Amino acid sequence: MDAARVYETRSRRLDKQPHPIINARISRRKKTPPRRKSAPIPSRPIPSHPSGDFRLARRGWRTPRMADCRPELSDAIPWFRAVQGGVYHNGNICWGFLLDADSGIRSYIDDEVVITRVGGGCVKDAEGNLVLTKDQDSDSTALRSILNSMALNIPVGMIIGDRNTLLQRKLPHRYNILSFFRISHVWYEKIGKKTGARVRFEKLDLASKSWWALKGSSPAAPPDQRNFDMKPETKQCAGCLQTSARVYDEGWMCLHPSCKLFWTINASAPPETLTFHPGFLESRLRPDPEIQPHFSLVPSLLSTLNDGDQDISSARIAWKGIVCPRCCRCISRRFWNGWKCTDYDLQCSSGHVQNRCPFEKLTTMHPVSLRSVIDDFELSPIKRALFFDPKFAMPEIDDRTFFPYRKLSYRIPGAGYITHFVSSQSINTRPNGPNDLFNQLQVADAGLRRYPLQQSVVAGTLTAHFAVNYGMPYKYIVSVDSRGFSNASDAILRSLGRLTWATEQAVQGQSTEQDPLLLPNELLLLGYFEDMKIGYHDDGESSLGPTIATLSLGAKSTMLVRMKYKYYHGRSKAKKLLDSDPVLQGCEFFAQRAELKHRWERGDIAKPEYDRGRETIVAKTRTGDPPPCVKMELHHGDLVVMHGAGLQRFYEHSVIPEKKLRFALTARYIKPEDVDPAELRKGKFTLAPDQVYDGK
Ligand SMILES: O=C(O)CCC(=O)C(=O)O
Repeated sequence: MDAARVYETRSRRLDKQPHPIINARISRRKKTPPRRKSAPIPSRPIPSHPSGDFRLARRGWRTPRMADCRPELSDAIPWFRAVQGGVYHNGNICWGFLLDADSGIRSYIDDEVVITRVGGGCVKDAEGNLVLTKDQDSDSTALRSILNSMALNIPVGMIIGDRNTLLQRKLPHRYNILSFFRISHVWYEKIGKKTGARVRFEKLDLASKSWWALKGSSPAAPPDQRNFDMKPETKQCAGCLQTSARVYDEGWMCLHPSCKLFWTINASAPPETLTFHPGFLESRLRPDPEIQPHFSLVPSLLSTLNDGDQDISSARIAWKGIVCPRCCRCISRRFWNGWKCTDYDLQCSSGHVQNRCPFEKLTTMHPVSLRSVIDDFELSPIKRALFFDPKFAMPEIDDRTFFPYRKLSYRIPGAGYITHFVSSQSINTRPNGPNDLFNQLQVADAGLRRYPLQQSVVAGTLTAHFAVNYGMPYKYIVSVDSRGFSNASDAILRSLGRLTWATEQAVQGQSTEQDPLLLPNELLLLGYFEDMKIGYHDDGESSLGPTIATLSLGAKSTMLVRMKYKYYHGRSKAKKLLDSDPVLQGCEFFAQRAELKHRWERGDIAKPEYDRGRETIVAKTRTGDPPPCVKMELHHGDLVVMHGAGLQRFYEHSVIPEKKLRFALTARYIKPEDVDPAELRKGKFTLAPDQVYDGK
């Protein structure tokens, strides 16, 4: 595709009109604005702002839909699912565009037109401005998607962030939805020493006044009173014979980077300050009833979710974001049983956000059957875990000791042990066993919710699972409020009984002074809807004991364990050697690293030589993620115990469930000396005799 395609039109001089908002590097025409010739249209009354933001209403802006956090925006707006970058594209089509912070030099916005750079190929300079470091061309997927949307006449949704200064006034929210736009032109310019792509958008709906138009500005001219024959001037280049539109008033330029006359006016470099040519700004594409947005600007997802619909209560659609019908804010699904606009307490890139809108949509959680989350329920062999993929560690199998459990043991050298108690039909179907626990957890209001990740690339990103902590407070990848065991349901306490049993059985015979047997005083319940998961992480906080036991309920999942990057490769991602390399079996270049370490420990070589040797070995390293070394299929009723502090220090694990609903109950020992004395009582519990588990 011709990336520098600029619409070709008849050359025609137009009445010059002012360019209301224009980047500081572009000069503004000084003439007085002529009034439009069309008959004045009365402004629509300004509705009061439902969120109570009367500043917005006073300014004459009609309500924009908005978000405070980027993840919430992309969660709720289907045409802008991107959590990073300014262009949302999917299937080679650009669907959404964000104008934020720096839209580049020679950018422009008015009530109907936006001219901006296309992202990509930029790095931030010391002032935080994006500087183009490589030439842009249509090889970039973002640019290609924009060209495709232009060629296919696909309207693009536009959002403006409050860091964008083009409008030269304070925007009401961090992210504000503008409207749908058509792409009229894409071309190239010289930006510094590089070639950058630029794009001109034109509002699709020309009939109504834009909410971001200046207060007191004229209403939009009705389409039937506009002159759509007025086109930007175009010219054929004498050098390359390709045509380009006249973008700037200072003179026509060839806008094809392959041409020797590219970005020159009469063969000379253009002046530094350029002014958009009025014909380029004021021409409008002829409205075409066939060009319609492919999405609702603001989807009404809630109207499609029927409370009585059992199939969707834990389906992927049920944890998409919605737009609050009251205050128009994008809200992620943070609660197990629905969406709440209030209780909004997020740390976003824009700072700490609180919201007091009382809207909430709580759904009835219809319990789903095991049949609907386990495909091979009653169809798979009664004895499970029969085959093991030789790519991963092979377990030791014991069918006797804990019958009817099958016990699989993995020894992870230098780190610890993983014990997998594979459940069976007879265990699962016992009264108060896994089948009953699965049903009870679905109906109980256990307090599950999604929390913001403490360390995430994009501030405000929520975990892809629901969580609630019981007993001693525990901060894993997020900070979760803890509920005392005295407030725990029977299902939670029975699960704790099972996990205590599994901890005892797995650790017996393996406990050491360094990794002693310590019974759990904390339980973290995780709930997974369809497509939720927990990515690689460790449970290696210093306040934790060495054992972590998990009970799986519901859908099958895959648990992977891998060595952490720095121990696998022998150096950090920043290429810094480890201060002390444990040289774990299975790490990259194990034999060479072990031999070198042995020579140093024996005193054959001094530390500098050891480090030089290590540098030479790890220089050959590949930078990819370490491969998983243990792969376990966790079925309904299974228990997994990880024992050994080294397992959390040197390794990390992830769990990816398969179907629509799964619970994981993980119990740990939290060192009481590390807990706030006021919280210690939360970890106290006494199990009733029938909540104590005996392995049957
Ligand atoms: O869902 C699971 O089985 C894993 C839970 C887990 O990794 C954790 O609680 O740290």
